[in-house]
Amino acid sequence: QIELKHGSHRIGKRTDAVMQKWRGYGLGQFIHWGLYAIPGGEWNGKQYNGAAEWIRSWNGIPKSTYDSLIYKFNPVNFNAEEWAVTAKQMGARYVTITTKHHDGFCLWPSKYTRYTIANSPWKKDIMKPLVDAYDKQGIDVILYFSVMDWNHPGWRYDIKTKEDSIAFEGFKQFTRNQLLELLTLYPTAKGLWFDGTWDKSWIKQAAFADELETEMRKFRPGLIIGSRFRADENGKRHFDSNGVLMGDYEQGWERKIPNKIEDVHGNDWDCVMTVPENQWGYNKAWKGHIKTRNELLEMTAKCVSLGGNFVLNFGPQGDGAIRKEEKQLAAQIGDWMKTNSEAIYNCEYAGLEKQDWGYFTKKTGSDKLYMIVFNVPVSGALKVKLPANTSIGKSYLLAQPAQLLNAEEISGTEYFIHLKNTAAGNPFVVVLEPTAKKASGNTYDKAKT
Ligand SMILES: COc1ccc([C@@H]2N[C@@H](C)[C@@H](O)[C@H]2O)cc1
Repeated sequence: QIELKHGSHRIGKRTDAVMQKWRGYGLGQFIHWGLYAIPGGEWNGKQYNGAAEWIRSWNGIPKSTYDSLIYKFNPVNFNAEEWAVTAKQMGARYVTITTKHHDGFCLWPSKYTRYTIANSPWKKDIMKPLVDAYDKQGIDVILYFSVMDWNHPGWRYDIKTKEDSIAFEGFKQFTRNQLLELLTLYPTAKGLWFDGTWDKSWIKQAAFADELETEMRKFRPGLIIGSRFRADENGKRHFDSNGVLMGDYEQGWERKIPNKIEDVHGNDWDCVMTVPENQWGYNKAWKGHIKTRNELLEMTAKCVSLGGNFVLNFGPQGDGAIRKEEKQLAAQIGDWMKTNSEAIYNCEYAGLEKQDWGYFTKKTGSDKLYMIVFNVPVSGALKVKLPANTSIGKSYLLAQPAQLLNAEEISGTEYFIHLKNTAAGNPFVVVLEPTAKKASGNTYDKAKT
């Protein structure tokens, strides 16, 4: 145990109601929107190979030319209601929205910089209509905020000189001012999703960031802040020098999903995922592999089966419309969630051995188990291993609860759930209602070897 002043201030999961609700969300939406949506990954007919929201860092565009995009931001097709309804149709229970990405452009009329929506042709606050529209759909809002801010004169990647230090002090106050401003303007926001916190300049601010986190939590009791916000005094990020998670949930699962329960170290976590390989902001040319509905459903099931949430990214166009491919995916996912969301919402890690047919989830606060099936075996028999003192009371398709399935005991703790129909074209859910096991005669001796 290393003595730490600015390490984690909590061991284990938060147990309050706000975090318990967050834990049960299951499926979320990420929105990346800003000036980068105007070029959409292309400039003067040339395509930028990186992620579209990073196009400013491309030496194919003079920085000042990119920064002048503020004078072109006029999203005439922006409709907050439409975005929120799309998320509702998908079955998202929370949304994380970029208030300010690395380019420093603020989607709210911040008092602390001119580089905001207020000085664009659009003029009006974007965040307020969005927060209100998502609140109206019953979808909780988390505010994404990039500490790294390429527009602010005080930003530094590292603090090397006296001048750096003086400039960065101003930048730190600016950052604090903006965060308290966001919490004041959008009081229904449930949390802050920090990004752009990996550079040495910010890592060196362990004390400042720790005090700021404490101040924000006091300002907004219940506020949810992930592990990416701050480093401890030894520069350790996400996990402090004693290996304890910083913040309320692990924020390291970006475009990747844990494989086994040990990978999540007993913490809350969410995975944020792009539809293409690596595009958060709108990119005209969706090159490479575009994930399908079934892939995204499997990612959702896998995340929930390991105790996390899956957050799918949408990158609205520069005119404010959501691209048709994302709308289609939202509708396809939502169509599946309409029948099967009981196996996703307020579910958790079931503690059972993973089987090839798919993923187990367990309803929080109940013994009810769900089998989310993606791979039907040629035998039509789904293997289930239960703890010794448990057997299967009832099993049935979530979509046809009246039709009981035959659960055959094949050894003390193993069962086969026999499917009637093995030609499933879609992922489906089998419900298991376990019961205490009656001591049954057929206990087979273990082979002597
Ligand atoms: C390789 O370094 C980065 C840095 C920032 C990111 C940002 N985090 C995602 C949530 C997006 O905002 C992306 O721009 C991704 C990769």
